[in-house]
Amino acid sequence: MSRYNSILDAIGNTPLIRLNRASEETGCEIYGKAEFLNPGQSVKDRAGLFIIRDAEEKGLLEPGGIIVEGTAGNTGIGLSLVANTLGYRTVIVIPDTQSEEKKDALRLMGAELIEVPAVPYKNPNNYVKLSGRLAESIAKTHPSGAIWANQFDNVANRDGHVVTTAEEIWHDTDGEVDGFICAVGTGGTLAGTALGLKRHSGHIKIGIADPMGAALYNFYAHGEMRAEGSSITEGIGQGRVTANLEGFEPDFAYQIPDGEALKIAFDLVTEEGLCLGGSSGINIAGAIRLAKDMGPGHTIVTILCDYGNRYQSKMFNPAFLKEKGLPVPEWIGGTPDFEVPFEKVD
Ligand SMILES: Cc1ncc(COP(=O)(O)O)c(C=O)c1O
Ligand SMILES: CC(=O)OC[C@H](N)C(=O)O
Repeated sequence: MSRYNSILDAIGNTPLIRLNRASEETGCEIYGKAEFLNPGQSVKDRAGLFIIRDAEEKGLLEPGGIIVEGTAGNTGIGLSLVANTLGYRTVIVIPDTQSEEKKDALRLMGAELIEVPAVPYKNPNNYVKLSGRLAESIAKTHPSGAIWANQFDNVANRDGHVVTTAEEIWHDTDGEVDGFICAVGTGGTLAGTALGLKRHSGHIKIGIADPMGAALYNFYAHGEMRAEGSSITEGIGQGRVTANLEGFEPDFAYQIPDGEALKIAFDLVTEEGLCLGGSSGINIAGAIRLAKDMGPGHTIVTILCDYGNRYQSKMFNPAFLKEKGLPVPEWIGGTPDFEVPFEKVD
């Protein structure tokens, strides 16, 4: 389709891009679904669209109504662009640890941004819980009402991936996909895509690529909800079975250290022209591990969640990386090996 009725028609139908080095290294065909090409520049535009459409269908949203959400940023960006298009407003609660680039994108969209200290989920002031209470209190006073998007436990998020992401992958691989893997924030992308693909073929293997600091690797691999270590990645890392993950069981579980993911993300820039965020690095590292476990000749798909420029001040900042003891890409901040021929002008 090349003529859209609104920006909403530009959400989804993203291409699969062959990840050449990952494919050659494993003898598999590894593809990344280019979710950074969505209009809000992340996979979370899909959740934004499906959550808002679902609320409309249930009669929960009035014109001018307010959508409140707790988010690491990308879901807020997706919700804001959908809300603006359909005549709603957004109030976004975000942990202050998230990148300034994502906060700026939210401000540019006109979202009302409430930055809160990052505290664990069990704390009542955790950004997710606070956003739920905020939605309730705004709903009582605002004339057009308010809803809580509740991406973690609202399965409209997962359902969107069942009917779009999974169908697109099945179609674009001509039904030849053997494996799918990605990380979990809410679990909407992983559980929804897995559900949709397994409906086409029960032979498709599903993997979870978990960052350090998250508890799902230990849960699925060892039956124990336990986190260890930490990660600089954003938008992923879960410590509970959200409603979107209910009934989901991966065939393979991997725990990916940041160093492994960052090396892949940095090489992708110079070798394949792809500048992606940290969660995409975790996903590709997971796809490589899945490919090695499944053996050569398989087609494996993962998610390229968002652009690296959303994290320029962090994962592409040598000072930040050094402080965290992480590898620094050679091509950042290097000195040129040639002279620049300025002419002297008086
Ligand atoms: C960069 C990034 N990667 C991955 C995810 C995880 O997606 P999901 O919430 O569907 O698990 C998110 C969530 O917004 C994200 O922002
Ligand atoms: C940290 C996390 O799970 O974030 C959820 C979602 N990825 C977002 O950007 O809001």
